[in-house]
Amino acid sequence: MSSAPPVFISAADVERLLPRASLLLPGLEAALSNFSAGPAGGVEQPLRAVLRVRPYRGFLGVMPAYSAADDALSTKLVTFYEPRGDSAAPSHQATVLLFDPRCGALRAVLDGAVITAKRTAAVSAIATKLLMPRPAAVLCILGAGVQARSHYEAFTELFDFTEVRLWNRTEQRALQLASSVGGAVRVCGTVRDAVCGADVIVTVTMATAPILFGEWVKPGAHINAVGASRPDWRELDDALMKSSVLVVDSREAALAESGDVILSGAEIFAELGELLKGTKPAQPEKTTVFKSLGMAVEDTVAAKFVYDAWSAGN
Ligand SMILES: NC(=O)C1=CN([C@@H]2O[C@H](COP(=O)(O)OP(=O)(O)OC[C@H]3O[C@@H](n4cnc5c(N)ncnc54)[C@H](O)[C@@H]3O)[C@@H](O)[C@H]2O)C=CC1
Ligand SMILES: O=C([O-])C1=[NH+]CCC1
Repeated sequence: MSSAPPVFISAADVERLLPRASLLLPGLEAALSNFSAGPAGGVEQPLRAVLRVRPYRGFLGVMPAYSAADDALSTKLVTFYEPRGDSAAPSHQATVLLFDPRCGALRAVLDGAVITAKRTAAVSAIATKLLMPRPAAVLCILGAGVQARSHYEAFTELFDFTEVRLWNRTEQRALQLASSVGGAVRVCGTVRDAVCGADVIVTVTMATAPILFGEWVKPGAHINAVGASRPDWRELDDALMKSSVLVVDSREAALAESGDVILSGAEIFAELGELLKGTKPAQPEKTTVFKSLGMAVEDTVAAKFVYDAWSAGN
C-alpha cells in the first residue's frame, strides 16, 4: 500500500488541474464550516509553527491539517520573506505534501504557490459573498503581487463589479498588473483615491504599518484584509478595525498572529465558518472586515482537489 513513490505535481500542472479558484468554493466552504464546528467537524489543525530566518528577514511556516470529511491529510511548508530590492525570488514559496491518511504514506509533493494564491482568493470570495454590501459596484485592490492577481481573477469571475481600481506602493508594478489582466482596471496614485467610495476592498500587501485608514472607507464597505500575517505587522488602522464587524478565519490564529487584531484590540465577532453555518449572522449592511491569515485545511482541500484530478488522468 505504501510502496508507490510519491508523484510530483509542478506549478504548471497545478495551474492546469486547478484553472479557476472558484472550483474550490464548495470544498472550502465545507472545510471552513467544519473547522468552526470544533471537534465534531473533524478538522485537526494546530496553530502553524512559524520559524524566523532572522538574518534574511524571512519566515518558514509549517501548516499541517487533517480533514475527516475529505479524508485528506497534508502539510504545507511555506517561506515568506520581507521585500529585498536585491532578490528576484518570489516573496512567498510553498510546497504541499499530501499523505494517504489510512497509512501515512506520502502520495504527492505539490507546488504550493498556485495553491496558496487560488485558495486564498477563493476564501476571500466566500467572505465577500456573505459580507459585501448590496449592490456592490466598485472593487479596489491594494497591492499588485501574486495575491492581487489571484484575487482579481477570482473576483471578476464571481462578482459583477462595474469598476476595478488598483493601487500599489510602486505604481509601475500596478500598471504592469493592470495591463496584463483581461479587463479594465484603473490604477490610482494614492490609497485614498483608490478606496474612496469602494464597496469591496482587498488588501494584499507586504505592509508592516497601516496603509488603509477607516476615515477613507465608505460605511458599509467590505474589506478582505489578507496581508499582515505577523503579530507586529499591520495593514489596517485601529479606527477601521474597531469600527467594523470583524470576521476571522480562525480565532486562535487571529489572536496569535494578526497585528491588526492584536494591536488594535478589536473584538472578533465570528469565524467565517460560523457565518457559513448560520450560527452567527453575516450583517452585510455594516462595515465588515474579514481578517484572513490562511489555514492549513484550505491547502488540504486544494491539494486533494488537484491530486484527485491528476489521479483521474486529467
Ligand atoms: N491570508 C492568507 O491566506 C495569505 C496571505 N498572504 C499575504 O498576502 C500578502 C501578499 O502576498 P503576495 O501577493 O504573495 O506577495 P507579493 O510579494 O507577490 O506582493 C506583495 C505586494 O505588496 C507590495 N508591498 C511590499 N511592501 C509594501 C509595503 N511596505 N507597503 C505597501 N505595499 C507593499 C509589493 O509592491 C507587492 O505589490 C502578504 O502579506 C502575504 O503574506 C499570502 C498568502 C496567503
Ligand atoms: O496561509 C499561508 O500560506 C500564508 N499566510 C501568510 C503567509 C503565508
